[in-house]
Amino acid sequence: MSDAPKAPLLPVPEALARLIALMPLMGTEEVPLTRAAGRVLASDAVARRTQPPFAASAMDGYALRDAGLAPGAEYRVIGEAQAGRGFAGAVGPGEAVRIFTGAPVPEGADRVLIQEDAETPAPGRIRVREGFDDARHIRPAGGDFSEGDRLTAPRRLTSRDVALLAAMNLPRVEVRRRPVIALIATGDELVEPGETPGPDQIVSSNTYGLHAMLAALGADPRMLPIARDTMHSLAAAFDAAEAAGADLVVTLGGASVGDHDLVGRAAGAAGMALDFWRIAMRPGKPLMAGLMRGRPMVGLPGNPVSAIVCGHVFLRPALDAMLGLPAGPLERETARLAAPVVANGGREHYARAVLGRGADGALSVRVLERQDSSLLSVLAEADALAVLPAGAPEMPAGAAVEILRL
Ligand SMILES: Nc1nc2c(c(=O)[nH]1)N[C@H]1C(S)=C(S)[C@@H](COP(=O)(O)OP(=O)(O)OC[C@H]3O[C@@H](n4cnc5c(N)ncnc54)[C@H](O)[C@@H]3O)O[C@H]1N2
Ligand code: MOO
Repeated sequence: MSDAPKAPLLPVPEALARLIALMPLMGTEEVPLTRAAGRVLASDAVARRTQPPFAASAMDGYALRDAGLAPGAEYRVIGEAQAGRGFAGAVGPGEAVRIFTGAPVPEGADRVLIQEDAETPAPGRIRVREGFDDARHIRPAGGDFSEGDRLTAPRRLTSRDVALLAAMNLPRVEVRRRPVIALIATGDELVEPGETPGPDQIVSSNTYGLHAMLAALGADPRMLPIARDTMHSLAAAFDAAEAAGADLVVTLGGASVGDHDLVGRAAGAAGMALDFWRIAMRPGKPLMAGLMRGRPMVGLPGNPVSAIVCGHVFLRPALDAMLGLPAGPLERETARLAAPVVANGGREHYARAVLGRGADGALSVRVLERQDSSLLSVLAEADALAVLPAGAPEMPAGAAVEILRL
C-alpha cells in the first residue's frame, strides 16, 4: 500500500456511504423480553390486548354516579371492587361501591370520589365533603393502547419499549441477529491488559473501547488474539475471524504506510477487494475498507483515539445498516465555541471537546488543548467531538461549530 501515499484522501461522507453499502443485513431471531433491550425490532409488534381492558379506577375511593354529586350528598355503599376482582352488580343513584386503584369501574358509575373527600357518617354510608376534587379519576378502556396497535420496526428497543411489549402481552419479539464483529488488534508491541509488557511493549486498549461501544449498540463483538506484524500472523487472524463466523472483520493498526503496516497487504492476500483507503479526516486518515471473501472488512488506524473516533463515525452507522436501521452520518448539533480554535488543516478534524452551557444557556463547546491521537486520557475527558471543517480558518469564541456527542 505504500505505493499510493499521496493519493487524494476520500471525504468522510463518501467513505461512509461506501462503507454502508458493503454491509449485509442481518437475519432475524426471536428473543424473550428479558433479552430484548438494546436489540433491534425486526417486524412490527402487534398488541394482543387492549390496555386497560376495562374502564379502571385511577384512585382509591368510591365509584358512583356523577349526576347529583354535591357537598353533603350521602351514598349507601353496596359492595367493593379491587384490582383483580371487580364488583359484579351495577351502581344506581344514591349508591356507591368502595373501589381501589386499578379495579374495574362498575356498571352505572362514571366517577370515583377519592376517599379523602368522603366522610363516614355511619357504617355502610359515605358523605361528600366540602371542596371535593372535581376530577373523575377513571381511565377509559383502551386509553393506553388497543388490540392491534403496533410498535413499529425497525427500532432499537429501550427499557420503556420492553415494558410496553410486556403490556401488549408479547412474551417474545422478533429482532435482528446481533452481528458478530471480529476485533483484531495488530502489532508486535501489544500485550493484553493484565499481562506483563516487555520493555518496548504497550497494552492493547482500543480493542476494548470498541468492544464496549459495539456491545452497547447491539453487536456481538469477539476479541480475537493479537496478530503480530507478519503476513503469516495476519493471515491466521483472518482465518480465525472467518471461523468465528464474523459478519464484519475489524482490524486495528497496521493501516498506514510504514514497513510494518501490513494489514492492507495481508488482507489483499486473504482475498480482500479493497473499496477505499485513506480518508480526509483527523484522526483516522489510514482507514480502509473492502470485502474479504464476501464479508466486509474495516481496517482502523492503530492510534487509540483514531480507532475509537472512527468507531463512532464509521462503525456505528455500519452497525445500524446491518441491523436494518436507517444508517447515515451521526446526528450533529450546533454549539458555540467557548474559546477560540486555531485554523484547521486539510482534513476534517474531529476534535475532542467538552460540552457546556454559555451565559445565555445555549450549548457551548470547549475544544481540548491536546489533540494527539494517542491520548486516551483526553478522549475519556471528552464528551463530544467538535467537527472542524477541512481548511477552516481560525475561529473566535462564540463561533458556531457542529458537534457529535460521544
Ligand atoms: N509517514 C507516515 N506516517 C504515518 C502516517 C502517514 O500518513 N505517513 N499516518 C499517521 C496516522 S494519521 C496514523 S492514525 C497512524 C496509524 O497507523 P497504523 O494504523 O498503521 O497504526 P500502527 O502504526 O500500527 O499504530 C499506531 C500507534 O497506535 C498504537 N496502537 C496500535 N494498536 C493499538 C492497540 N490495539 N492498543 C493501543 N495502542 C495501539 C501503536 O503502538 C502506535 O503507537 O500512522 C501515522 N503514521
Ligand atoms: O489520522 Mo491519524 O488517525 O491522525 O492519528
